[in-house]
Amino acid sequence: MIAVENLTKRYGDQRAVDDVSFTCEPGTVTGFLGPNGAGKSTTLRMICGLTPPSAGSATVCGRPYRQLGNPGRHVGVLLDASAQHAGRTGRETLALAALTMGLDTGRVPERLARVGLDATAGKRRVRAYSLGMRQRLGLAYAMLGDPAVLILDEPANGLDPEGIYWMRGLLREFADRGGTVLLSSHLLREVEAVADRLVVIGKGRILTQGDKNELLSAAGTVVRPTDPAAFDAVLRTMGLTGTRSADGTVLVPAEPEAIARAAAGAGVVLLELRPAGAGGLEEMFLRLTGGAELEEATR
Ligand SMILES: Nc1ncnc2c1ncn2[C@@H]1O[C@H](COP(=O)(O)OP(=O)(O)OP(=O)(O)O)[C@@H](O)[C@H]1O
Repeated sequence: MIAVENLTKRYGDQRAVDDVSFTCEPGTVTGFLGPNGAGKSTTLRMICGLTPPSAGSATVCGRPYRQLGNPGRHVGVLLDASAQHAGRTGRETLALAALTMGLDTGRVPERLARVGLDATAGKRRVRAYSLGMRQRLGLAYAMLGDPAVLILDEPANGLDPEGIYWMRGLLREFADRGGTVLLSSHLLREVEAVADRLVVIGKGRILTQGDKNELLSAAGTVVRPTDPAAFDAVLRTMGLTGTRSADGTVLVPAEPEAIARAAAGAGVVLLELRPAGAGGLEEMFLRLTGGAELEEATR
């Protein structure tokens, strides 16, 4: 439903997006992850025909976005929650969008309620909305035309934990009914719970992408050896390097069984041996996207 092929955007000498390719399939949520400035928004803007690419192409529902007739009926887009006219009420915002798309404005109150905005909130002007309320209105706007595809840039910004939980449920349900979701975030934890696939970008380039569970299982094994020096020697014989944590565990890029066998063969006792899972994925994300300056991403 979304196909991005070798997309590149240059600003002067800088490559904001550099040869990015990925696809998004029906029934899936794709998390587009990367630190601030990685090129996520620029990529999404190119997909939506708002920024012309320097090279490459993107299609949604088989066509370049700009060639879609009545695009809101095919693709729901939320790129900037604060882009709505501040002087209009929430209800007016959706009613105008409905008219533009040739839809009955009668659906507006129910659509507002669906995103947690009651009648009172619907009558307030957008300038009085919190960022979280704007995100909710933006989601209602994106979903108004019952599109098959949703493209959302950092939709969790401004939502409280309960709001983030709610949004995950909404997007999961949308995908489970056959919809296609592409959502960006700079926080792995925000998308990990809802995404089926992950595309990780850093400095404009794709660093890794794939099925979330496969990435999780490839995230390595956490090992707690009784004798760290002897265990290092075991890793050397395996041609591996571990990453030691302050808690005495070592993250090893290998399957638990291979590590257990090698350690047993060398007579090294292990107190803990488990798939790194989400923690390992987080380590991988931080390592791939540049480490220390990204402490924020683990919050
Ligand atoms: N119109 C522009 N002119 C010049 N440089 C730009 C422009 N838009 C984006 N950039 C640069 O391109 C790079 C990627 O920016 P982009 O906004 O796509 O990143 P991002 O991953 O979405 O980050 P953020 O979460 O901070 O928005 C940044 O270095 C940014 O400064």
